[in-house]
Amino acid sequence: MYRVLITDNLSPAGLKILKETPGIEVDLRKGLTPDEVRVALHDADGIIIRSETKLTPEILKDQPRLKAIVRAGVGTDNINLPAATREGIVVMNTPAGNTTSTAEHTIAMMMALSRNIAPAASKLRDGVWDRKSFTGTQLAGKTIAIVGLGRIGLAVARRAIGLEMKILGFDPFMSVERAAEQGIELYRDIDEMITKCDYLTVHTPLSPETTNLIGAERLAKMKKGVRIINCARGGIINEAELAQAIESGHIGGAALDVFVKEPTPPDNPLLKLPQVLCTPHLAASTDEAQELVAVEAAEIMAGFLVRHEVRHAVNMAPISSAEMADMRIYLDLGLRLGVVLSQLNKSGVRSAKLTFRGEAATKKTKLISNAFAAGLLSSALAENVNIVNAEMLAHERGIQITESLSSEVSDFSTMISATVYTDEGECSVAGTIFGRQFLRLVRVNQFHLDAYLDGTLLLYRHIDRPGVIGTIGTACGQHNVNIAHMAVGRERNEPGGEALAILNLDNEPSAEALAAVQANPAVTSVQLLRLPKAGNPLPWLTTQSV
Ligand SMILES: NC(=O)c1ccc[n+]([C@@H]2O[C@H](COP(=O)([O-])OP(=O)(O)OC[C@H]3O[C@@H](n4cnc5c(N)ncnc54)[C@H](O)[C@@H]3O)[C@@H](O)[C@H]2O)c1
Ligand SMILES: O=C(O)[C@H](O)COP(=O)(O)O
Repeated sequence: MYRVLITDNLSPAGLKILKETPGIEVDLRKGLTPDEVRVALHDADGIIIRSETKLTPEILKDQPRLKAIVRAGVGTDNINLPAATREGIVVMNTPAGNTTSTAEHTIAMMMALSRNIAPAASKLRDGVWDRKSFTGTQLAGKTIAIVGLGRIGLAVARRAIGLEMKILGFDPFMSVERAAEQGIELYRDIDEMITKCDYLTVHTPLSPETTNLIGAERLAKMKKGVRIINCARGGIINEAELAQAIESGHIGGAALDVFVKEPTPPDNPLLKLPQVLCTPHLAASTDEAQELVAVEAAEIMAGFLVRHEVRHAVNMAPISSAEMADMRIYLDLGLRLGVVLSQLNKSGVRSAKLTFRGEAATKKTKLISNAFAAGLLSSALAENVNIVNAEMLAHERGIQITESLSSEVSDFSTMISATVYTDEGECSVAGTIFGRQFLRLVRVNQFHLDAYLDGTLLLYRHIDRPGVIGTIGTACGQHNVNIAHMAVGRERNEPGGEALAILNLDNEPSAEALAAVQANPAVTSVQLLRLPKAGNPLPWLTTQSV
């Protein structure tokens, strides 16, 4: 059974999907302290969270069972992504489920701010009929500047156009043409744009680039009386500097749904200012949005655990269940070639090069390279390595992995060749797939052969002369080692030269059996390789070590 821990509020529709998925059990535990989350994760294969649970490096460290984090929502800034990646944990989110609700909340905040809805309602509730203090501002004809033209930014733009506002936009990843199609005047310089607006709203993720994006300097550049809206993340707008700009009278007011620290402490000066309207991170809190994100989060988690698909991953390439079914065998091949090279090379690997030929070149080669890297590092590192963290771990060790693709078909219709460059030289192997399911090792350095790529492999180099194969077979038999398959590759395919033999063995040979093989005068070297058995459960995706 896969166990899924849920530590934040999740709509019942999502819980139902998980509970009804065979093979999954749900562990619903809300209100845990960070340390309780850490302990609860020891028994979890996946965790679903919203914005309240913070997954820090300390919580994510040493969680060998945890494979996936799903954020039921957009922002993943409450998850330490480098730490999750390093631990080999896939992080996925539900990018679109709460777009409409968040855009609507942004518009609601802008309207409420402009018409003093909150203070007027509050005064009336206190029995005061005050029509003079709350004269508002009309939106039609005003200019709104939108920072971040992603899903929510564009949804806000569409709604603001309906309100007869003029729309300016800033987003380094948006083209002028696409912005113009949406009725947005795109600026390449945020500092120029902010001098031209009556309202400014931010819709970027919180990142090192967007932290304090709007601070004292930019606030000072804006027109007097500008109103600011933040329904994205606390910290994009500097809270203290915003409070000062409002107090000074330069900024007309602000509507804030998000805060640097949540729950924001009651002494946050912004809460005290009458020109500021605050909600407690409510933009996505509608029945509709919560049902959408919960259903999608549950489906993503179930799809990952049960069907091994990766949807909306933020720390690896996505892969659908159909692609996974198609790619499994290639990931397996990449991983096994990496394991072979890691065991053949005991000295430091500096770099590796993969060449994909024929059908292999048409696959998601980056994922196959990551599987290769996982195999290459598997015997060297104590930590679990998989396709999520292999690239990062290889990079940290200074190992550069490069790829080249060739649609040309050589000896095989599909083939992956891999070469590692070590302190002592280089070593190459190549593998192929027969009948879409059988993996074969078809080259080791200069030797072309055809060996099974699973289980125990006994490699020995020898002088190619009559009788060697027979005596090695006899030595194995005398030591109760069963040979399942044998392959021999000869240099230049001529008799009398150097040859490499690979025996696929049904059982692990004893030290005596290996000594008996080595004792043959024609044998120059003997090496044992241990590969995962054929059909092992996805070691490239789970955190199981090879
Ligand atoms: N208050 C809430 O409840 C709530 C709900 C949903 C999302 N959010 C927040 O809103 C953010 C945006 O959500 P989305 O679904 O639109 O995400 P998105 O990924 O679709 O869009 C983000 C946009 O920001 C742009 N961007 C990134 N860095 C930028 C920068 N330095 N300057 C300008 N633009 C930049 C990107 O190019 C992208 O177009 C999320 O990251 C999340 O933090 C908050
Ligand atoms: O990033 C998001 O999706 C929003 O901030 C929503 O957060 P929530 O799931 O805690 O409402």
